[in-house]
Amino acid sequence: MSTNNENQPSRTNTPSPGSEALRVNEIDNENDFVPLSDSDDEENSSAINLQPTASEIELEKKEDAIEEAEAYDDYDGHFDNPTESATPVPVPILASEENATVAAEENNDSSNELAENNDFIAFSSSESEKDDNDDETAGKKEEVPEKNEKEKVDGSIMTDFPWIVNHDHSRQKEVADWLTLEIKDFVSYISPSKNEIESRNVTIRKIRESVKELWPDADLHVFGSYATDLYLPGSDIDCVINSKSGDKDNRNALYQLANHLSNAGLAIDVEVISKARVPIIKFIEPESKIHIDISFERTNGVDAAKLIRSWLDSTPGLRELVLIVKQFLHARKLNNVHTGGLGGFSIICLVFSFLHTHPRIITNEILAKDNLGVLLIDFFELYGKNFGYDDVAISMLGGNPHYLPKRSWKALHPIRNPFSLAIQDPGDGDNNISRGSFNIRDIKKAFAGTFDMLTNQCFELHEVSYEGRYGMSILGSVIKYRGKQRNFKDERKLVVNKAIAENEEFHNKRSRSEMEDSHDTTLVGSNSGGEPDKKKQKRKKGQNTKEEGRKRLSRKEKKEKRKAKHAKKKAVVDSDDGYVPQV
Ligand SMILES: Nc1ncnc2c1ncn2[C@@H]1O[C@H](COP(=O)(O)OP(=O)(O)OP(=O)(O)O)[C@@H](O)[C@H]1O
Ligand SMILES: [Mg+2]
Repeated sequence: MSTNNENQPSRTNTPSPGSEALRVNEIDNENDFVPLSDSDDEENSSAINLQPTASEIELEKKEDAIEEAEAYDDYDGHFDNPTESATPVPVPILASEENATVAAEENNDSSNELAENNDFIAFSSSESEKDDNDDETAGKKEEVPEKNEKEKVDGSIMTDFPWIVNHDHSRQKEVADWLTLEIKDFVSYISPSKNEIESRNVTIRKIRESVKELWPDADLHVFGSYATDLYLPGSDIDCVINSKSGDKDNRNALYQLANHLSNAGLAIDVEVISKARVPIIKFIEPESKIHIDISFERTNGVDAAKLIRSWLDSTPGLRELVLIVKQFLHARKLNNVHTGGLGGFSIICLVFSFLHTHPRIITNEILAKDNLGVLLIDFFELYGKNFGYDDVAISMLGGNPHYLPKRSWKALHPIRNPFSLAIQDPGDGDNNISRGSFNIRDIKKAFAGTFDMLTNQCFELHEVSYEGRYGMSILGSVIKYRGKQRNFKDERKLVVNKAIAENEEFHNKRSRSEMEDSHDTTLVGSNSGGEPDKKKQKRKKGQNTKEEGRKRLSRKEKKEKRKAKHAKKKAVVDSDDGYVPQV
């Protein structure tokens, strides 16, 4: 990946799209797109001089039309922090230097196998091992059989499954419970520390201040996984800039901001993606090394963040399963939308829909939190074996998941590839969230293979003695963690995630403002958070339907608010978050 520091102009330069001051990776359309590096697989993107010419600008209209036709999805999956590298962690027992070397080598192999989706290898536990081990005492090196000893110290455990270190659950009677506990350990292992949250907060604050310095009428909001608490350690931060003038999503503005942030020392490896359906700039904030995406003049992301948080509140097990599936797909390089993978938003919808249609959950036969192992296996079975990708879409409309025959979802037509995942956006009935995930065959294959492997393992491990299981990881055969060594402290309660707090505040303000507007029958509308009027007139064809959907929602919301206000006079009280409860 190129670094642009040396090419940065002095801070006094006035940035403009035509200036040579800023060297950015300019990515104009789908074919040109070069993703930022993944920690495992760094791709080089060449920095080019920013020299848009008059003819280029003239061409923009034609290119816009092409982009609309291609419906290019500019959202992508998360990127790992490239500075993180696998760090060996101590193993509770049996570690030796020699084995650590083997570990490092085999660690690489396992990574490749995962990426190639050839990792479905069952544990080699067997009945004969059980017989050999029956009388042994767990934890004593000299008493562990040779074969087992190698398995335990072969490095995979040391480096790839750090969540089992000092957290051995192999003595659970039910193997599924063992898996549940491992899932919980994994989630607390990768959950953010106080420092990580603070670092994200500081990063956002610095960028926001800088944005306001450039554009006093603008504000920056966070959405995506940081605003929903569904981020992995290396996840990017998705931001959006909304302004009163509503004009910050043009090419000039994008370059102006890229230049400004770069000059302020807040952005390196800047990419400007100006001609896509959703124009964005991408960069790395150099101090925290966090990847940042900034989009412009939209509110659907911040709306989705609030909705997703309400799903998390109402859906036990959602966070755990989403994080596992995210890590699962990430390890196989199947999480990047630009290469046909499944993005974070699609993953959330799949898991949410799965949990809300699971027969044993909706009948209260089982509690999700206590049965994460079974549910993970069921998830892999559903989307790996049983789901009818050809005919069935998942509708999340209004946040209420249900199946929908693809043939009856008009906006999906014409269907170019029948074997595709289709998920209807909760906030926009015309938007298929997963339309970019063209590699659904590999994703399905990975899910199906993992289902087979996990069920085999559960049967096999059930027969193995406790001593024979000691130090093993079931989840480790499904996902690996290859980032920096972490501790098990989920410190989300110790420090405020400001993205969440600000998102709440944003919605409260908008809600209050809409309440005030409901007096005004002209409904000119407050632009504090919504689409600016000026933009409404400028919307491209492909975005009109989306906007109209939003407007429809907004009118409905306003009607509900008016009803609510009327009812409030009859002593109905506002809810804590400023939303007026529906009556
Ligand atoms: N295809 C899409 N259509 C509409 N909105 C989308 C789409 N993809 C993403 N978004 C919006 O962008 C947000 C962030 O999406 P993304 O796929 O980056 O998920 P994420 O939860 O941030 O996961 P990750 O941590 O992997 O980045 C979503 O919550 C949603 O609001
Ligand atoms: Mg994201």
